[in-house]
Amino acid sequence: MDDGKSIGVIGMGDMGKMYAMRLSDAGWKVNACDVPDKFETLVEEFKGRPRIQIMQSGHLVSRCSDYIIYSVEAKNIDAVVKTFGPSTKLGAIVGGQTSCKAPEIAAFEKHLPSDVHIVSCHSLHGPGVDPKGQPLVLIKHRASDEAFNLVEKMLSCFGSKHVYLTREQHDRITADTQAVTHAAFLSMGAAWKANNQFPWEYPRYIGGIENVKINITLRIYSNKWHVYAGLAILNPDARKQIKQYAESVTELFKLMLGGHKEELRERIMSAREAVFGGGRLQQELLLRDEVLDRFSLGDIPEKRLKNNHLSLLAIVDCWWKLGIVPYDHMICSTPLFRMWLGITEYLFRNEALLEEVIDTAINDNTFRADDLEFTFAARDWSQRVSLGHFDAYREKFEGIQEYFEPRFPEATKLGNEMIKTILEKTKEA
Ligand SMILES: NC(=O)C1=CN([C@@H]2O[C@H](COP(=O)(O)OP(=O)(O)OC[C@H]3O[C@@H](n4cnc5c(N)ncnc54)[C@H](OP(=O)(O)O)[C@@H]3O)[C@@H](O)[C@H]2O)C=CC1
Ligand SMILES: O=C(O)C(=O)Cc1ccc(O)cc1
Repeated sequence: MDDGKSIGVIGMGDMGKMYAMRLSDAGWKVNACDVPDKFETLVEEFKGRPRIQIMQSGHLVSRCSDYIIYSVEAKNIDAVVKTFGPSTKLGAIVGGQTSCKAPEIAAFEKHLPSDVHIVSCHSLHGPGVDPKGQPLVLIKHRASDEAFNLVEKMLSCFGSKHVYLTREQHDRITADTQAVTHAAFLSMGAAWKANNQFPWEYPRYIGGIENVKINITLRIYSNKWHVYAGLAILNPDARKQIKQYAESVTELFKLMLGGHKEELRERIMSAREAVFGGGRLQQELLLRDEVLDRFSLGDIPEKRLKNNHLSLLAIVDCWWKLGIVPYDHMICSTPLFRMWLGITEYLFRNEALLEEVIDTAINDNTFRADDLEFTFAARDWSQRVSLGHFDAYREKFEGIQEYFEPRFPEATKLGNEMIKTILEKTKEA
């Protein structure tokens, strides 16, 4: 197709395989590789797909492909580009799929020959989500119009919404949308494990907003640790957001513990005005009860149990403190971010529910143990990210992953249905 142009994929993990399959289905010739150990298995796996040629190494992929996409762990990007970059075909185009662009583009600038064009991309969704209609960021960093147009043409088969950004804009926006969203759900999982709970076994965590919290938490923990570690640790903006989230959690929890109801209300209402004010309170809600209740891992209790939703109060507080208006980032949002914003908005735009939450926060101490662990967890994640320590991140992530593992198949199935349904509802947002 297209004058015999071909696409190279270095890193045939979840995203690399998804790209290779969709691009080859659209008629493109794909040259792909992973680490040498996986050569035989990949050859076997792709033997029914003549348009995908599995190669022994990134050198072979680089020397014969016209657009080469690095789809490897973000933390390895410099080393991998250093190894294969010099083998890039003369005048070819190179890009990457990593979730944080500053280190990726720095690696390209450092290790690629100067005749090579640089056009990077980032699909803002996981490998199991249909790319159609989802944002696809394109970064024309160092490229002729002709080179950029070829990349756009190649990637157009995803049917994604193209969003044109610089690397700086990309990293700033994804810190706001992804990193702090993940921090909240990672902390929920850590708190449930610390309290030795499987939340779907407790009526308090079933139905409505709780379903979304559980499904997304399990979805994140069923993915690979390096994806979340990379986008949090390598992005300096992300550290700042995650730190503010942990501070918001801590300060709100202290107000709850001290019984400072008026101060708590005032703070919540100021944050609400900053994030949801200015006409946004009149717009249609992203999510509704009937959608939220459909996706439960446990039996829905007859009467919904109260929760003070510390995790949700803290995200709005965090957005307010950082001057973030999440709606400004919808063009660049992931499915998880839209759901996170959906449940947050659901709470903050329902005054009766918000009053109930404030009342529960002050007067109902059955949540103290959960909230204490949640506060510890948010601070601990923030510290691990600030230290920039990949091993410390991995150790915590994988411990929690192991705890929830038995429920992943069911949660993934339900989570996929939930995402599909909720995305249909939030598509126009
Ligand atoms: N998963 C997601 O939801 C999304 C991920 N991304 C980003 O895409 C990138 C890939 O993620 P994902 O596919 O999920 O991760 P995977 O771990 O599934 O894939 C990465 C693959 O690259 C391989 N690899 C590492 N070094 C080399 C090398 N020198 N040569 C060839 N292959 C190599 C890895 O092998 P090994 O395991 O042996 O190291 C692994 O198979 C990451 O940067 C991630 O941040 C972007 C959007 C969504
Ligand atoms: O939607 C999310 O936030 C995910 O967890 C999936 C994901 C992970 C990494 C990315 O760079 C983009 C999407």
